[in-house]
Amino acid sequence: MTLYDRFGRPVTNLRISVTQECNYSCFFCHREGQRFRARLELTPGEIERIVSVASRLGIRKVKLTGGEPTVRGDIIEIVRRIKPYLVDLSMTTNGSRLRELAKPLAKAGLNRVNVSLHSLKPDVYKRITGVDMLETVLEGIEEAVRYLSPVKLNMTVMKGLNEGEIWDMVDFAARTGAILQLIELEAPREVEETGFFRRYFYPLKPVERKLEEMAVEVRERRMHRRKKYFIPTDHGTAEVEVVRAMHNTVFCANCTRLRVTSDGKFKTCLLRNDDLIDFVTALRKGASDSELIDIMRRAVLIREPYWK
Ligand SMILES: Nc1nc2c(ncn2[C@@H]2O[C@H](COP(=O)(O)OP(=O)(O)OP(=O)(O)O)[C@@H](O)[C@H]2O)c(=O)[nH]1
Ligand code: SF4
Ligand code: SF4
Repeated sequence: MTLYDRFGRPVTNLRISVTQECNYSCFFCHREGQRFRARLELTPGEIERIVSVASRLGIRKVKLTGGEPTVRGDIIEIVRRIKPYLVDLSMTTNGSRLRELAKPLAKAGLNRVNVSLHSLKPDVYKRITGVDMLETVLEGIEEAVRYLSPVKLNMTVMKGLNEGEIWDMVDFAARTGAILQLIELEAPREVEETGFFRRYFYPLKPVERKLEEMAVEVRERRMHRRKKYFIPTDHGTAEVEVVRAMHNTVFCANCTRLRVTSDGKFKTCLLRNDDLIDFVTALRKGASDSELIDIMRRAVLIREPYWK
């Protein structure tokens, strides 16, 4: 059984934020759209319960996010508990703890990771993230490529900061054996007119045109209909995916995700905050699976494309 929303979009995967905490302080952080810092965090058992309920609705893909998921001391346990319900379990991380954790995470059942890597220059990396950890992250990426392939490198491209590094990053991805994701800065409608957004927004459409010209092959993913470009470099072929959400109606029309906030609510869209449906209260009061399924159905029914 698959759940569909009113716009005919199937919900096939969950993005579960396991914490709001993070050891970085990236100035553009969206914390998966959770506006307020929550104290409450779901326990590993509660995360397992919601994943098991979701799996009864055909959801077999989960991405763990944050904050930074690896700051949770019980992240290995979370992975170990939920993997049996899933065919694809991935994590989005800043990479700062992958040097030690890539192997145990893989052993616990994690299939793959996406690692934020916005710059290869230590000073720019620090300006963006607030920490001096580029070397540690690069070592972590090496470990990840060994144990958690395919690894994706997430580069959020920002005007005046790292837009000049796109092609170095393409080369780096080919050398490392990772996939590069170029991400356009994104924000809800009310933020896009702010000075902050205007200052850093760097449109990726022209970059995408160049990738198209250079590519030896182009594929399209079902999710968000994102394009993947295969780019020849001196170090082999780089796989480059472009994530452009702003005003992209095709992207939203092909959105198949439901989000789970770190404090136990379903959230239907990264860019909305009027869409939260609490489930942890019911879960803590002993709700049955069918009651939790009903709550999830309600969340799916209020889903709508943000850009339409
Ligand atoms: N608006 C919007 N942006 C998204 C969505 N998914 C991912 N993004 C953007 O893409 C960035 C990277 O996403 P990741 O967490 O690495 O996951 P992903 O690439 O979407 O997922 P996989 O391809 O399955 O690994 C996020 O920080 C967002 O900026 C989405 O559903 N909506
Ligand atoms: S690493 Fe991720 S969660 Fe942490 S501050 Fe940066 S963008 Fe936010
Ligand atoms: S509806 Fe659009 S903006 Fe919202 S989460 Fe889905 S793809 Fe992102």
